Amino acid sequence: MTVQLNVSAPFTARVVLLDLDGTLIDTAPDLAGAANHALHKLGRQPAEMPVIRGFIGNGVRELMRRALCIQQEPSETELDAAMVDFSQYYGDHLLDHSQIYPGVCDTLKALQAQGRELVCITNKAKAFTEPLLKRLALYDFFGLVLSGDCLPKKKPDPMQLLHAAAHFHQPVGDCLLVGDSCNDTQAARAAGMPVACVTYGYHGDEPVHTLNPDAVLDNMSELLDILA
Ligand SMILES: O=C(O)COP(=O)(O)O
Ligand SMILES: [Mg+2]
Repeated sequence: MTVQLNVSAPFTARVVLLDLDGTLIDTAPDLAGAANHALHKLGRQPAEMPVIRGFIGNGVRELMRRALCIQQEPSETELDAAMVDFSQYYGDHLLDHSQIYPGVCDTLKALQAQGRELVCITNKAKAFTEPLLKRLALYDFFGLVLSGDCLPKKKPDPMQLLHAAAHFHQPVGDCLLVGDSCNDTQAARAAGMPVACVTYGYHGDEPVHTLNPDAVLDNMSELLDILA
């Protein structure tokens, strides 16, 4: 177990906010499949899965834009067309290869049993978030699910985090965000909320420690060790 702390644990974390892609679920293979389908329809070359993995975190439209940019920056019309193909394919192939990360289900059960409120905070579009969580039997753990298109701003803006804290009438200091990328750490810092990062997620080539989170988790189950 390697839990590293910048601030003193334990965290009160009456509300635990969990990022989706790269934190709860390894969605990269199916996101890459959908992006490559859209690239193919536009006559573009496919991209390797690890390359597309690096594009995840700012929503599916930004992922598709970055995938198109490998060859040539798309016009908004081209990107719109690619998003139609991407969305249709991804909606039909959400769970071909995507998997819940080890330790997630048991940890969510334990957090719920401790009486904590659970929130899913993702930049993924609602049209994909809800079926994904429902089909993996994760949806009912969450008292609130805030997708990237639910509010006017998404991560790295703090709006989703502040909304969740207010929803449960808790100060931000009594919440904890668990994420995997700089969007999560930046949103948490802007909200004044503590943040833990998982080492296994999508944060590019740099180790997650470089994001300077308050705690680092190799497995979601380690979250239980740092909560009061
Ligand atoms: O980029 C996305 O679609 C979602 O990313 P997130 O769940 O890590 O916020
Ligand atoms: Mg993520």
